[in-house]
Amino acid sequence: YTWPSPQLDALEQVRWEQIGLTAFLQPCNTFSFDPQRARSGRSNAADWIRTAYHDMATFNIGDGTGGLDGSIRFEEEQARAENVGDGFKNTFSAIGGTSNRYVSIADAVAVAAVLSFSNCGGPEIPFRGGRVDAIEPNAPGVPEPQDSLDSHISSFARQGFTKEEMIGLVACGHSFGSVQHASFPNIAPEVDDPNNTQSNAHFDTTPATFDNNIATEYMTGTTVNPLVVGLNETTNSDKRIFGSDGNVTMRSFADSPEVFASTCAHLMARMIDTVPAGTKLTEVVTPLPVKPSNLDLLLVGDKIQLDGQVRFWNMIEDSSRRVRLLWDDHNGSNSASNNATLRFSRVGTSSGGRNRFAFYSFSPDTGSTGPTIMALDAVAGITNMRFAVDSKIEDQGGLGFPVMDDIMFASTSCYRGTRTNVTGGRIDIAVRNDANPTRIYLERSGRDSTGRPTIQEIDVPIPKITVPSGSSAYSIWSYELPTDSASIFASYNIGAEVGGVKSPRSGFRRSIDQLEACV
Ligand code: HEM
Repeated sequence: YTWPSPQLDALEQVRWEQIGLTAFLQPCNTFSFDPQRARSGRSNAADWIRTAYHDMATFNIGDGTGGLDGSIRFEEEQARAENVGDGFKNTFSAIGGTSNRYVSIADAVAVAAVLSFSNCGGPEIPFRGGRVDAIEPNAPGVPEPQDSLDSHISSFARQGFTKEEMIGLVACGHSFGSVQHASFPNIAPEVDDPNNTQSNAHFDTTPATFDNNIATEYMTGTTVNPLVVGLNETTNSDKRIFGSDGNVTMRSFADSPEVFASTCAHLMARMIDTVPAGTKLTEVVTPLPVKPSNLDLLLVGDKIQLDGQVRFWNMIEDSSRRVRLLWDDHNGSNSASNNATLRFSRVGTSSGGRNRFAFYSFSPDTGSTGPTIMALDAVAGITNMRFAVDSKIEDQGGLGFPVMDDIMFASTSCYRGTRTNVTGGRIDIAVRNDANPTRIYLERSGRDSTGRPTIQEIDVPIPKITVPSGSSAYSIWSYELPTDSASIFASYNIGAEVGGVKSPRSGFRRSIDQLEACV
């Protein structure tokens, strides 16, 4: 895709930078919800994969209802016998901060499952976004171990999968995790093991990582899988499922780690893309090679402060590399006059170290005495960016990276009261003289009663007379904040309608008490 796309940019960041999620999978036997941590015998990764499956398993291909829509977050669904255990609750505690206006709760469930595989020795699973969150529980429909093989076959058929695909899905999922003693005391008896304090019966000898041991151990008869070699035949569902095609599928997995990995990548992608009928998923989200992020424009006097970073995928640190920002302005000037060397910021890593990416910040690299934030002449402004990595130009195949400088926050925004007792404030928005917006609004993020991310739009009144700014190119629209502290300290984005097109502008990440006092 082409930058900027607010939804794909956000999905791309969650999927590939994995902020806030990586830590739960480092190392992959991390378990965050027991004081014994990894020694409990459980893992976040296994919880996340099971959560995605149980959310999806309500799908009914006949009428298009159910599927991966975040409905497993509802207590009513978690209370069903088919969803025994606290793994779902744990999952939402862990990934709760991942959803936002562009990443639904269901997308967060899907991406968590994807990362459990990719970060823990498994394949990269193609990830799409755009799932729509349910507002109520789905009909029941998750298979249980005491059910018959026929019932499992028809249950997976209802979910949209053949018998062979059922074998694959169960083997891929059960490459992680275990049956818990707390949930199934008859299947997972109590054990006395300081490295498995919750007495979990693991599906294979490597329960925290992806590999084909689930299949090799099954084929060689050494398996410890409690749903294969459990004492009670009734609950040996993996045994019935794995053997249901004469072991053809399991043998192919045992014979080839590559076949197992690629089958799992394919089946898990289908699983997370099993969504209610009518849901329109995005394209597969791949990492952008060059990506501006956290772009933030602020009018300060007669200058535009341009803050942000640019991320280069597959790049490690190199002190001899020179990265420059080249930009076009409203005067038609371009890189010949408008360019600055950027400061190296940091290298990030994700997917268990498989991916590395370097950030350069928009603070110009002028040595310790120079300005730390890029300040552009506000009249000239900025319309488009390109980057030069040494002599190579990065401009999205000639398009450049467009920047909207028509509407932005102004540094004259201020608080009322005292810095320690803020009682209100005013948000000033700088509007470029030729912008002609029909509407400007502030966007405030929240959650509805079912936990779904919401955006509240708050209209900024059109000024009755023109209020000048510090720059001749901009005038000011102001919004007086309500006096409750939730409103005062909320973070706001600007949105605007210009020429019939409604779109977000940059965010306002400063807390109001960090500004000047209103005079
Ligand atoms: C007939 C189908 C299936 C049955 C009967 C079944 C049964 C079970 C049972 C009884 C547990 C133990 C849960 C607990 O103790 O809390 C479990 C765990 C698990 N299942 Fe399945 N399962 C099935 C299919 C799947 C599929 C398709 C996936 C994913 C693709 C999956 C992924 C998992 C994972 C990752 C765990 C481990 C959870 C943990 O360790 O916290 N299962 N399964």
